Amino acid sequence: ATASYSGNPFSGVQLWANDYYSSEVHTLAIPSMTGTLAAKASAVAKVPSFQWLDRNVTIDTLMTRTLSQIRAANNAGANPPYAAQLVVYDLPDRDCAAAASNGEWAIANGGAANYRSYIDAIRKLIIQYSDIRMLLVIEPDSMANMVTNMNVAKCSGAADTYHELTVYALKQLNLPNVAMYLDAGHAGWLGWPANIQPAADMYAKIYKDAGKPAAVRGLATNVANYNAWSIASAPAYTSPNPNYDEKHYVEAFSPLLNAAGFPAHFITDTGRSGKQPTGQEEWGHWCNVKGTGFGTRPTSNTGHELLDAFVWIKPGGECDGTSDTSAARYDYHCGLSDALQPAPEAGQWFQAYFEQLLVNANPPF
Ligand SMILES: O=[N+]([O-])c1ccc(O[C@@H]2O[C@H](CO)[C@@H](O[C@@H]3O[C@H](CO)[C@@H](O[C@@H]4O[C@H](CO)[C@@H](O)[C@H](O)[C@H]4O)[C@H](O)[C@H]3O)[C@H](O)[C@H]2O)cc1
Ligand SMILES: [Mg+2]
Repeated sequence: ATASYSGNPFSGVQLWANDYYSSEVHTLAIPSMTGTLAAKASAVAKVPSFQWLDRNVTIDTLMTRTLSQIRAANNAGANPPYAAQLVVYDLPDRDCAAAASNGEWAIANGGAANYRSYIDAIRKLIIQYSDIRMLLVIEPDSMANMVTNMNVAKCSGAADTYHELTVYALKQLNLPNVAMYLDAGHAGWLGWPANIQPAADMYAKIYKDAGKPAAVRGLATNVANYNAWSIASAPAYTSPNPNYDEKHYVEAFSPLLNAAGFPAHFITDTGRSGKQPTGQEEWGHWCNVKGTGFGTRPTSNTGHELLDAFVWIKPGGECDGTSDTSAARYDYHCGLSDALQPAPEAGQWFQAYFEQLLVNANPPF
């Protein structure tokens, strides 16, 4: 049967814990750990985080493998059936305001054509596995940069392509077993009063340019960031932003999006938001931030009408960027005093960071 749905796409499914993250924990983390921390680590491996399709090759490897495993589990009688959680993340000139997560394709070198075939390949697999519900986050750090970083040459240069390719992706992935959430930065990014209206206008325009696809459910917030969903008092570094947590951001954003013709629902990344306030010296510091912890476990029981689920999108323990100043992808944010160092390349396993998250986990493991 087609894994179609109405309403909250996180209802009526179990979330799949992919074996890529599990193998990172079991082969890279646990062998260097002892006692209770090692036991806690194996519990983390069971938490269902999103799997990032951050290179074209991951479609034929990670995505295909995960979908066949989910199909087998569902055919063996999983009830509720498992759903896949995937991040589409391979735009040409990716991460245009930073250096740490630069991707494999450049606009100047045929990147747009490559990206279209990447999206086409994802579409093909989604159709082949129409029995599995696909919960997708679309392109972290792309459209958010279009709101606040048009002064960055690489971002203004990518603007038209980002828009065109995002619309392409929303149209191509508009399928009955799909729910898409566009990345929308976080409270400390687009949640600033100066940014939130332009952001609403931009996301609504994309939604309309793509023909208001049924599969576009809304926006994902706090991806790879550290903000609380709801906190009693504003951390000092959030001042003077009235939207000092993701709940304020979502509640301020929703009416603006509705007014602009985009009735968005939300998911919020709580994978690294368990300890508040964080060790951030400034809210704009995003790289390998000290003093953070694993946060609220993934669930659709959010208690909030606008929030479909708390989710773990950035897999905790995978690095945000290298601290090696001589590296091609070195970004100065990863060398700041509130960034844990030494750090490997973005996406690589960062054991000290994993242990930091584990020790600070809330709820604890
Ligand atoms: O006092 N005031 O009134 C006032 C008013 C306006 C102010 O200006 C705002 O200041 C904010 C910072 O407070 C800026 O937000 C930062 O923008 C960066 C991109 O430029 C983001 O970086 C990304 O983070 C991603 C992970 O989240 C990484 O994956 C990605 O690689 C990385 O590039 C930071 O998160 C995000 O916190 C806003 O743009 C800016 O408009 C500030 C004060
Ligand atoms: Mg990043």
